[in-house]
Amino acid sequence: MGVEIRVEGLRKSFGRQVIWEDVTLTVPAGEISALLGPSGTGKSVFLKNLVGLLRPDRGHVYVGGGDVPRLREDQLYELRRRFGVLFQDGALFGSMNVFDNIAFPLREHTRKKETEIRRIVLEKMEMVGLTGAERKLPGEISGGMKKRAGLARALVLDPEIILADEPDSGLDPVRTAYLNQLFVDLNAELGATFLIVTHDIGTARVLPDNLGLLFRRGLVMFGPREMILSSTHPAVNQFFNARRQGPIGMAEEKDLARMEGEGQAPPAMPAPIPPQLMPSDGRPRPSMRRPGEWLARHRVTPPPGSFVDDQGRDWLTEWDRLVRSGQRPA
Ligand SMILES: Nc1ncnc2c1ncn2[C@@H]1O[C@H](COP(=O)(O)OP(=O)(O)OP(=O)(O)O)[C@@H](O)[C@H]1O
Repeated sequence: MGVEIRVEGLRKSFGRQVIWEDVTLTVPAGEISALLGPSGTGKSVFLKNLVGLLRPDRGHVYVGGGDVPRLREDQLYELRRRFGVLFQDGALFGSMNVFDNIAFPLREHTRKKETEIRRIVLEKMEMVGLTGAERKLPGEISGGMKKRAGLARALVLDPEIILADEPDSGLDPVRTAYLNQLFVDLNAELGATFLIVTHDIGTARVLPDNLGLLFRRGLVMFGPREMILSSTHPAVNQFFNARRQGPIGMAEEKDLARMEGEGQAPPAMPAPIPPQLMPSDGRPRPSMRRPGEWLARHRVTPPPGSFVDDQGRDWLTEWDRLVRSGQRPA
C-alpha cells in the first residue's frame, strides 16, 4: 500500500542559483500525482530530494515517519527500498540484458535465491508487456521498451512509492497512451503512491488525481486535477492550456514590460476537463472521486464540455448510472 510524502518548506540552490525557495505539499498516499513546470524549474531536482540523492538547503521530506534530509546513509539505503524510481532514459546498464537489468535491485538489495528472482522478474516483465525480451540488450530495444524495462525494474522490490521522471519523453502518442494506461492499472493493482514528472499536457489532463505546477522558484499550485484544470491563475491557465499569453516566457518568466507590451491578455477559458483514465479491467481507481466532485464542493462551474469522453459519454451522468447499478461506490 502507498504512503504519503509530506514536503515542508523545501529550499534548494546550487551556488547562487536558487531553484525554489519554499516548496510545501503533500503527495497523497495511493494516488497518482503529476508535477509539471517549464524546463529548468527543478522537477528532476525535486524527485532527487525525495529519495535523498540531493539534499535541500532547508526543509523537510517526511516519508513513513522519517525526515529524508536528516537520515543517515544506512537509513537512506533502507528508505530507498520503499521507492521505485524510473529515471528519464530508463537508466539501464548497456552491457546487461533486459532480464539482468530488471533483476539488479533484487540481487543488490535482497538475499533471494535465483529461482525466486527469476519468478519475480518474469512476473514484472509480464506486467509491463515485455515477456520474451529477456535476452535483449538495451541497445536492441525501442525507446518505449526501455521505459517499460525501467518501470519493471522500479517494481521488483514492491515499492510503496513510484517516482517517474518524464516516462513519456520521446514516446509517440500511442505508446504514451499505453504507458499511461499501464500506470493506472499498476496503481489499481499495487495501491502504490505515484509521482510522475511530465511535459505532456495530454497525460496531465487524464492520468493523475492531483497536479502541481513549479514556476518562479516555487510551487504555484498543487491540488486535485479538477482544481488545476479549471484554474484561472495566469501561470496555471497558460501552462495547462499551452498558450503563449501569460507570465511564462520562452526561456524563463517574462518581465513586466514584456507582459504590458503584450497587453496582458485575460486568461483563456480553460479547456474542457476530460474524464479520468480508468483501469482496463473496469474496476474503479483506488482514489476514485466522483467526476466534478471538487468543482461542486467549491461551487466552481466546470469549463463547458467537461467530463465527456471520446465516445460522447457524459461521465457526470454515467457515474450516477454506475452508482445506481452498484458498479461504483456512492
Ligand atoms: N547537480 C547539480 N548541480 C548543479 N546544478 C544542477 C544540478 N542538478 C540540476 N541542476 C540545475 O538545476 C536546474 C533545474 O534542473 P532540473 O533538471 O531539475 O530541471 P527540470 O525542471 O527537470 O527541467 P526539464 O523539464 O528541462 O527536464 C537546472 O538549471 C540545472 O542545471
